[in-house]
Amino acid sequence: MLMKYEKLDEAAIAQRLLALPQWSLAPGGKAINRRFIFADFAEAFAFMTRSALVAERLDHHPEWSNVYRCVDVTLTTHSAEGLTDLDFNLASAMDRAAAGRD
Ligand SMILES: C[C@H](O)[C@H](O)[C@H]1CNC2=NC(N)=NC(=O)C2=N1
Repeated sequence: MLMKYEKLDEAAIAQRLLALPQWSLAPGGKAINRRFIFADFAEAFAFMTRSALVAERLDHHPEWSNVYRCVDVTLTTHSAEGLTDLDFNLASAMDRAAAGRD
């Protein structure tokens, strides 16, 4: 089956991470993580709402948790069992969704 988004190799992942300095590669190299910290719970939840709309548009969804003003995000492509451009596209969009608020 032709896959639109192919699993990225180590070099491609390293290259994409250069543009996303606040994201880290998870141990094992199959996911990226970022912690977003906002002024308060309302800002954190507003960010999650904006991100949820982007995730639906991309049909690509974060693994995340929220405690008070902190949102921990993990991105991976389950169908590829690793990282694809979808993860980096969603990471960029989440950075934009948080810009000026985190
Ligand atoms: C059917 C639907 O397109 C798939 O389940 C999508 C939905 N969102 C997804 N999100 C993520 N992060 N990985 C996936 O493989 C994935 N698959």
